[in-house]
Amino acid sequence: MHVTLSPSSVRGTARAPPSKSYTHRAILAAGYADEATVHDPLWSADTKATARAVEAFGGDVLRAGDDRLEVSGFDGRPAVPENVIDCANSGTTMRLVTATAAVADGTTVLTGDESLRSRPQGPLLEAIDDLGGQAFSTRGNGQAPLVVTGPVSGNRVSIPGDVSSQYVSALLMAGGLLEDGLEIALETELKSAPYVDVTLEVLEDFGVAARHTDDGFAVDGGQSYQAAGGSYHVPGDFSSISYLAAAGAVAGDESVRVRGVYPSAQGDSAILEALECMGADVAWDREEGVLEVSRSDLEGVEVSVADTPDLLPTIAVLGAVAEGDTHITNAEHVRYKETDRVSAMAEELGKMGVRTTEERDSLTVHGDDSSLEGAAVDGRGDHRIVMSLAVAALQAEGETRIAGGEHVDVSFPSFFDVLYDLGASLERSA
Ligand SMILES: O=C(O)C1=C[C@@H](OP(=O)(O)O)[C@@H](O)[C@H](O)C1
Ligand SMILES: C=C(OP(=O)(O)O)C(=O)O
Repeated sequence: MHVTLSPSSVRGTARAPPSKSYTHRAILAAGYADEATVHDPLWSADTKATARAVEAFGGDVLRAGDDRLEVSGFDGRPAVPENVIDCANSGTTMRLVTATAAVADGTTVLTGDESLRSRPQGPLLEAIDDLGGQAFSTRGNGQAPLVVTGPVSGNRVSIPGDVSSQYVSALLMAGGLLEDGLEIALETELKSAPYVDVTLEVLEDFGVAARHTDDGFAVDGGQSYQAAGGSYHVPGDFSSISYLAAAGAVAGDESVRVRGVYPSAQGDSAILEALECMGADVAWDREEGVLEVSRSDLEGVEVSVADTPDLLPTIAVLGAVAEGDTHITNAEHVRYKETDRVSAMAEELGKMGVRTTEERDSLTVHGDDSSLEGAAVDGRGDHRIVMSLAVAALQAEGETRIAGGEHVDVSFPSFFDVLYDLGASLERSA
């Protein structure tokens, strides 16, 4: 699907979509449990992949209306899947579920789409080997398809933290089922660290004891998952909120209000600080869960995305609109996503007349030298590239045509409907 956008101003109220990260974890935690109801889940291409995986291990995920999943779990004993698990485009699914496979008594095969089959899984495979399981990439390159044989039995493992935090989240979630639990020592500094805090929060909500340690994380053994009152509620998604907030900052005529914006462990709430540092007009009522952002003159800033890789495309677009340079640092791990998002944003914004300087670990957007012009751009099959380019299009001169608009179904399926309702002028075509 192509989406063609014309310069527009936006205003009005939208609802924050539910968090993808919390939904993945809640579905899998409910799978590890006997049963649980997940309220307000994100039902998107990626979270459906996790639901299918839970079913492959012997659970059942029933969609009981738009706002509820009834999950019958496999109660800590994943069955050996009858077929290959297709994780589609979802890195979170592949990492979380590879660790589930490591506690099953037998062999699981996992694969995904072309993008997912190019992403790094090697450190997690090695950790499973070190714990006495067998895990390998069929191509021997640390990428899916993966073959994982469990059960693992060790109780201490070390892993790098600078490729993906999802390895740690995966091992923590599975580790509670092991007899002796699991200590995870980090071999490097941890990138995307707040996502592990999201995992710890969900574990706590499902009654599983886990914690930070001096050199990493630990989870006690022999635990069972149980949600308090049998229910779990998913909060709003700050990565998705970032596009709505950015739309308000670059094109918010009166203002853009987002409802359902409550504090949680999500690092991507840092988008609000970044916006404020750039000079945007941001008001967040944490009690009421209402965020309000309106158009202002933005100035370039330096922002580290060490903790918040998914914000890079949004911040790059804000930098294109801002005066001066926006220097996005600690960004190497942003290259290991659905696409290499550092290069993708440099190249696609380049088509729109934006000058950038790309280094291995950083992206600088030269706002002063840029005049944002409409262009034919490619979403690279990556939901976040598509959504951030759509925000850029609101401010660009002339029409912007984005290829691959359908990929928003990965994390924010109603994105273009919401943007349209806020006043964006857009048309979808084949
Ligand atoms: O655990 C999670 O839910 C996620 C962790 C992050 O990945 P990395 O830890 O691989 O950086 C993030 O980019 C991804 O969108 C979601
Ligand atoms: C990188 C992302 O997700 P995942 O790792 O689950 O594919 C994302 O949503 O931006």
